[in-house]
Amino acid sequence: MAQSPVLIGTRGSALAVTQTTTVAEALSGLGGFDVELVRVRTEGDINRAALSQIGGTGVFVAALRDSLLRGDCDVAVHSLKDLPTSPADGLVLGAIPERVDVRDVLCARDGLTLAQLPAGAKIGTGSPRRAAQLRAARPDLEIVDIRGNVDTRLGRVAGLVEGAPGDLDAVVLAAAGLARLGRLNMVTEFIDPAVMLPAPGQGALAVECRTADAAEGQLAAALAAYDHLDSRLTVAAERAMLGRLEAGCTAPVGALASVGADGITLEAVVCSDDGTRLMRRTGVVSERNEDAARALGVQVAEELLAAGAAQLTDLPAS
Ligand SMILES: NCc1[nH]cc(CCC(=O)O)c1CC(=O)O
Repeated sequence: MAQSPVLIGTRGSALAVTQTTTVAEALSGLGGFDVELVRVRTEGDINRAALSQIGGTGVFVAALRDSLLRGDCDVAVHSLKDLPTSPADGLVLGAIPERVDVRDVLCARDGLTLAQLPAGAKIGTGSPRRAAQLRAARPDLEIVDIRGNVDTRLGRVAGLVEGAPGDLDAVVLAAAGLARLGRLNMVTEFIDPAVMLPAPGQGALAVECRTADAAEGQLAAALAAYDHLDSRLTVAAERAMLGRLEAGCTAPVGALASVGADGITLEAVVCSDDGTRLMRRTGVVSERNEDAARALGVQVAEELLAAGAAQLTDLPAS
């Protein structure tokens, strides 16, 4: 008897469908079952207001989670950096696939790099984290608040996309999104994390499922095989840091962890909203497991708070 397919929930954007298709094919190959995509519209897709206005945490996620809990899908695929740090009742991160390029990138007119942009150049981003780190690196640039999907943003850069108006000199995007869409040819600079720390979880995907389905069965086995340990550890450290700061994905907070021979290293930054002050801290832990990764995240967050990070931007004080 043919089994019913595993239903994979996704947002409807080109980026979401591309990344969900990758996950669906991988799980199907590992588990030997059929899969079917289920498109879900989220608050973040419907509401065009600035992300910082509609609150940020979870706007792309809540409808997908409801759909999982109702049984309208069995697995939901999220961009990990859009996922709130607090866990959802009844759901778990069944797999974190291998992370791709974590960096932010510049897509500028005429092949320009950040250092080559002329004073007063207009650079578009909707992210307070990117805006603050841009202001710190180049206080002479004009930051323009933009949003919309990847193609809309690229179209704002003069001469970059044929037929698009192009009122800006450059935009900043995530390398991961452009790579998944096959648009890395638009990149004029991969920004060094020493200049701009990415969002916690950037470049990673989260495959969420109901808790019971992660415990046993064909789907659980496929998810366990698909999970990538080093990616899980880096993301655990970055998200624990963000969670301890009680900051959401729109706060001016960056983080980047790596796993090496010495254990897990975490670099983090909290910026003042105007980008005049950046507070950076690094921590290391020698064990390589998820509890140690989380403890590292909490420790780095507490060092930042002790140094006054909550006074830089809108974070709770303790
Ligand atoms: N907040 C939007 C968002 N969520 C995930 C990505 C793609 C990068 C990723 O998967 O980390 C993007 C676009 C961007 O930041 O340029």
